[in-house]
Amino acid sequence: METLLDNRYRVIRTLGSGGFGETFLAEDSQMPSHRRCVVKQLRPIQNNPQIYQLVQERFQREAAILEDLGSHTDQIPTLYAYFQANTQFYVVQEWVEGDTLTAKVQQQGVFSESAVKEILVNLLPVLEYVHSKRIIHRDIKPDNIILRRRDGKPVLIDFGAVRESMGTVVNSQGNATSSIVIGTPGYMPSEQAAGRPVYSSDLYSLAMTAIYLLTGKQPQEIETDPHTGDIVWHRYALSVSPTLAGVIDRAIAYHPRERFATAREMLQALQLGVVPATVPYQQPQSSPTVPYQQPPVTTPANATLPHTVAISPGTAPTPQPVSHNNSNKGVLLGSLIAGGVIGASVVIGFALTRPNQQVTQTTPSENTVSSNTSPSAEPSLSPSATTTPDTPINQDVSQNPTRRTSTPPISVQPSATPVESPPATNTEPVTSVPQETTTPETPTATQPEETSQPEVNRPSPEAAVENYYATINRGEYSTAWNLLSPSFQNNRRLHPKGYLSYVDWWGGQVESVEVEQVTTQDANADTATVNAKLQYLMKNGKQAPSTVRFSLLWDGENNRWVVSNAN
Ligand SMILES: Nc1ncnc2c1ncn2[C@@H]1O[C@H](COP(=O)(O)OP(=O)(O)OP(=O)(O)O)[C@@H](O)[C@H]1O
Repeated sequence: METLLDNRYRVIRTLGSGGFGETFLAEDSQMPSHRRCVVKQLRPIQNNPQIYQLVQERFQREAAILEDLGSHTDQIPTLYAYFQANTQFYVVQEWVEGDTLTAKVQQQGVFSESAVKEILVNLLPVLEYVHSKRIIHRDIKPDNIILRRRDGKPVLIDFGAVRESMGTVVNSQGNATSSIVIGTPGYMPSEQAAGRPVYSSDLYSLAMTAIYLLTGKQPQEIETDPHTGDIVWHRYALSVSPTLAGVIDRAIAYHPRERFATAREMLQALQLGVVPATVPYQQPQSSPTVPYQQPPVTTPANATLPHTVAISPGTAPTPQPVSHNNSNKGVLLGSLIAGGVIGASVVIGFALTRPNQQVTQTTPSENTVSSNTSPSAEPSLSPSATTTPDTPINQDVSQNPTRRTSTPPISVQPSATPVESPPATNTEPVTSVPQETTTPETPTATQPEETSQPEVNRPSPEAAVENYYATINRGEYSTAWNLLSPSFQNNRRLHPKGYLSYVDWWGGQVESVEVEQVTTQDANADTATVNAKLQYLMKNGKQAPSTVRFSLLWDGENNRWVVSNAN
């Protein structure tokens, strides 16, 4: 049966579907040419009349931004229209005929260095323009870049902001805010997962995309160095020049301050062939890496592709002085998961509130239960140590390194939260426009990580591990998760479903963990190895002893240790 949307757009076929709705290829019956277009349907995560108006306003604002962007460069689809129908929202966009980068790799294998360079050189000016409008794309990945058939130019689709507007809720101060953050695990850097994307988050994602093009490997398939946390990708692209490798390495640096500050800087480095100084190019080889058991992939199947997730704005480096209630995340999550798995596409949603409720601060303990299946992670393999980035580890835990017992659990319910990042400490929306001020191109103003903190009261590695378990025992899974290094989070052997696996394990299976002994095996300014003797009390009443060796990395920005590996 023919579907006519808005009495105008005749659906030809469904292009994709996810947690927020479906995307259709359609033709515009009211244009003489019946031109083709893409109609993207978006459903608010809460279908509640009280917030409908807010969602609507935000949607309109974001649509206006899309209109502006699309009208200034032909490498972003033109926005033709937007409309609402039956409490759902739609954007109508130019249909970009071509293949996504993912499809290209699947069809043709990996790209040559010159082809990758050309894509970067063509996209970076687009990003420069987007950033000059104070917008962060937030979901750059091979799936969201289409190589246009007519001229081979890369076109950037799927800006996160409109989808994010669907997560609008009301915070404790009565302000509209978004309860979700958009991004794709593996392609998004840690600050974005924590709800604080900065302009260079897009550069990180673009560089991860370049790695995929060069290696054919998704981020989850690439090992990380357990000492440094570096993504060890060079070995899969041995012929790549030091210049391109250096540019990519700089763009994927863990801290935004170590990356290129702007797209222009990255472009210039590429064009001038100058290997950036701050992140030296490392010859491919041989340092021990986090083992990752995954079949070698040359052309990954669709089912293995990382998907966009909607996550809660995470615990951000700077705390927001807002207190919140909790909510029915799990219910929403469950429904989103149930509704989100369609074909190869999984969109995981995470909402923080009911409309009248306030956004949660950091306690996911009231989450309703998610699905069940314990992750493949063993107790000893799912650890991570830490606190929120803004909470020095030694605030909660004494520095006394050994023989400490973690705080007993606080009626933790397993949560269904899908997310990489924690239920918001911060209720600031991560809108497409990082700031309301008018000064363009002030990335530092929006980059919380740029402000370094003095290393006062540097926590010990032991305290970090203890505090990690104390955090878990308090049910603050998202906080604990957020203290794993991104590469560890992305270790699909341990966390096949990302944060969801993590929470399934800790919230669903484990009652509490007693830390019997913690010993630092070796430590320097940047890394530490800590052995922890643990006693697990499982929800089924069983007890299980375990010994875990942690690899920690010092995160000077946030005065904390992060866990880069555990086994
Ligand atoms: N403007 C466009 N022109 C051509 N194809 C598009 C356009 N926008 C989206 N598509 C394609 O439509 C399909 C579905 O897009 P959609 O944005 O719903 O992404 P998805 O992959 O289903 O979900 P997500 O990116 O949220 O995980 C994708 O293959 C995408 O490449």
